[in-house]
Amino acid sequence: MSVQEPERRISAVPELLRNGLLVIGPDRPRLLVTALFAAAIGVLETILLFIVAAVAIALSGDRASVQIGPAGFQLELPIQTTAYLGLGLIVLLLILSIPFARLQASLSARAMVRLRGRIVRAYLSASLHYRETHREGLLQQLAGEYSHLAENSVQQLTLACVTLCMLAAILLGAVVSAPLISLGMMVVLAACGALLAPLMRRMRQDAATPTIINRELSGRVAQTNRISEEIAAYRVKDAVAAYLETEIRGAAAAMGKLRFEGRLAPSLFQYGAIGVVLIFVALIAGSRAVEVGGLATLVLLLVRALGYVRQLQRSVHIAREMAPYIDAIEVELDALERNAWPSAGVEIEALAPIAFRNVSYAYATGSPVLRDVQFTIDPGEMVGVVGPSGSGKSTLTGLMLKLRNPDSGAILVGDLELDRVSDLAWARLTAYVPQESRLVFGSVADNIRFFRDGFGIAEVEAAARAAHVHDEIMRLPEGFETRIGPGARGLSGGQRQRVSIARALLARPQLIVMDEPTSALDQHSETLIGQTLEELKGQTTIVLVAHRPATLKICDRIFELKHGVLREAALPVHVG
Ligand SMILES: Nc1ncnc2c1ncn2[C@@H]1O[C@H](COP(=O)(O)OP(=O)(O)OP(=O)(O)O)[C@@H](O)[C@H]1O
Repeated sequence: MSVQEPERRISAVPELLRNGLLVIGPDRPRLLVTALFAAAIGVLETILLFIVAAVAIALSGDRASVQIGPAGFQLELPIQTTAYLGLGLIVLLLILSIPFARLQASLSARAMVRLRGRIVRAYLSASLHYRETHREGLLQQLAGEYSHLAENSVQQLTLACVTLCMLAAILLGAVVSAPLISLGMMVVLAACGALLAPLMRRMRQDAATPTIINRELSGRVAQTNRISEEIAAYRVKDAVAAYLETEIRGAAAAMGKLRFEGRLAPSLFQYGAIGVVLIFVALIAGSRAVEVGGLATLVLLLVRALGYVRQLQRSVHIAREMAPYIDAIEVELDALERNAWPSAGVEIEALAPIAFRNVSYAYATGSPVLRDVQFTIDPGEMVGVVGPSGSGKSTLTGLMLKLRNPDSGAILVGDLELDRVSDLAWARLTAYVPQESRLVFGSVADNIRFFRDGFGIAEVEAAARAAHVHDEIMRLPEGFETRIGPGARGLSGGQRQRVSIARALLARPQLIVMDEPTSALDQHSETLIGQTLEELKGQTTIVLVAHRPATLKICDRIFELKHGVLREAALPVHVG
């Protein structure tokens, strides 16, 4: 299943507003302050335009003084004083524009921090079972690309609010300067806008297409990244590139169409509107119904207002493109939060016998992977788990680590159901060595600590010694501070596995679950891991999924899984 596909529907303006407000969340009062700030700047800008028009008229009429203000309230000022007044206003506008820009930028930045934080937490808190139902790359998509686009939609909403307030101030100025004519012009301009309605409707219909195609594309790119080694080994790069290029071309075609329409509509509106203003000017100037000064100011204000209308159109257009992403974030976040894995529970300090009582588990309803599994492991025991591929061994370890809950039956720790034990308490008592250990980008010490605070370098080194990898780490250029992981220095498979064992041993767990720790390792690493197991035997409870008889021979007991059914095998075990 991929990220929820939003329906391809046209987002109306109120819906876009709702989307933006949703992402802005608790910062709505900040948005209001920004809008009020914009209105104040709009008023100052309108006054500046009044001044510019008045100075221009005075200069063209060769007069030493200018008349500013609407008819009936005009002020007569010397031309120089007026120019300095205008300059003063410009300085004020420049000074105000700094906090104003900061306020606008902070809205989208804060929204992005909140949204990304919420996505990451929701993803990491969701049950493994829920996360497995998604295509890979879900977190990258939501916290990376989608959040970036959501931030853009907040920017557009902020810009639209700001533009609307400034537009309102300018239009108010126009109405004040020549009420009847400006209202008449506005009505005709609105009618011109209505003529463009069919093109706008078409743009709305096309707006969702590129975003949906892009979403598909990024999922496929994530997959290509993961399988890049296999692509190189199978020499299928041309086929994979061709497969991706088909998607890329589809996205580009849809985007190109949308961009074309997006550029055309505002230009048509802009030139049409200026044409309408000029027709008005020609008609009115002939009839001398209004004095030239008022008309010039009005034209200046309306042309400026047209710039704002164009900006508004752009913002709505971009917000519309972003809408499917915000829909998807909303749907996914909701689902992730509904599927949160409960972390609260009973605190326990020490491991007690672990008992599986008729435990069954299925990934898909009707095809159980584990059936009525029963066993008890006492503290300090070392138990091997064998079975053919796909028999349910990893599923069993997942249940033991409390990464999944049984569909039926119960897992007990002493008398307590594991389900009721606090997640953190269980994590403190247990550790996991996966089949394929993964490094994070950071120092060797960071990799052993693995995001857990409170462990000094002495403890890290002790864990590395216990995992028999200490000396090899010391031979690295910067010892425990050497950077390793994706994008940095690599380690051999055997070293990686032993760093992973050091990671598991660091917090001195009472139960260690190892999923085939020696499969596909060289003899040297296998021997060293064997030594670690010998040293842990009797002190730590160990569940060891393994194939090799050499690894299994130190186990106290062996469980054999076949088609989801578990039975205890006699020692020595023969693994087929
Ligand atoms: N996330 C999943 N979603 C659906 N089915 C799954 C999932 N993980 C495992 N399975 C299925 O459950 C069955 C048991 O898988 P599991 O990984 O537990 O087997 P295993 O014994 O550990 O195999 P292997 O030795 O190959 O690692 C398999 O049929 C597998 O296809």
